Amino acid sequence: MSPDRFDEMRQALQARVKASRYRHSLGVSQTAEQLARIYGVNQSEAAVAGLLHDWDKSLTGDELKRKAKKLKLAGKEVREHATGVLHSWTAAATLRDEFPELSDAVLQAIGRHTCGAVGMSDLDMVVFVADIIEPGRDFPDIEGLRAAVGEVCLEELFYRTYKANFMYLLSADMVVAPPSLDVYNSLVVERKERLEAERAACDAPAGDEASEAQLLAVEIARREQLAREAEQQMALARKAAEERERVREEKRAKMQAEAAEARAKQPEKSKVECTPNGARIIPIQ
Ligand SMILES: Nc1ncnc2c1ncn2[C@@H]1O[C@H](COP(=O)(O)OP(=O)(O)O)[C@@H](O)[C@H]1O
Repeated sequence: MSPDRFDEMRQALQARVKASRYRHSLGVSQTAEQLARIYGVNQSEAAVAGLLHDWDKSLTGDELKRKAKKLKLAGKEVREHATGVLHSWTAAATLRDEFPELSDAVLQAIGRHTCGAVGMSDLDMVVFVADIIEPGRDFPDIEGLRAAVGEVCLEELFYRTYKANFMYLLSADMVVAPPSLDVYNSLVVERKERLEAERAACDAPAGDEASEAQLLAVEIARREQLAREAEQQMALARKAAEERERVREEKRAKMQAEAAEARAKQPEKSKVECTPNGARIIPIQ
């Protein structure tokens, strides 16, 4: 989109909504453009969707209810009790009457900036987040969300932003538009699956690393087996040496016993006797 055309849209918005809404819209447009740059989304579409997202905020509650009813965009319950979300749907359904060149993607992002939807596009998420964290907004958790920009993936940033908006609705005792309940639940499930997949990707060795790890494991097992076999052989050798020593000991003991027995059996007469002068006396047989 040309800068001139963007400027025409900006002026049309300025003429349509009150000053504070116009400032908010400029903030959302700039923030959406920044987020789009960071997360690789079409910046021009993000800027336009951000600029025009609150186009129908100029209508009163009754006008919005009538418009939504006429366009069959919302049931009675939402029209009556969650009137705040209607402007996103009515704008998405009619903005092409004003600006025919708006793409389906831009209109969808505008239509989803309050309740979101199951299966948000990147542009949808960028515009949703920008609406909540643009510089003019202030609420307790906002700095945490702003600090997460670029630090976490777009899905996670959107999840945290959606949750913050959800908690705001609960804390303010507001009716939660029914489509948001399905959106919230699907976001929780998607996030759980995403975190599990990320953990699994971190734990599992990839490609070459995997085969290298397998080879290493096989080599370790082979060496452990060799060590076990060597240990068994050493144990057998120790046992054989002990056995040999035992047999030797037995033999020694037997020989000593035999020698002792032989000595004991030697007759007195066979003993050599000596006379006092040293002459040998040979006993008579
Ligand atoms: N899921 C929802 N259910 C009911 N109300 C919602 C929901 N989401 C947003 N709203 C309310 O609808 C209004 C429109 O939101 P938004 O366009 O961001 O307006 P604003 O810029 O004035 O906050 C807000 O008051 C918001 O609290």
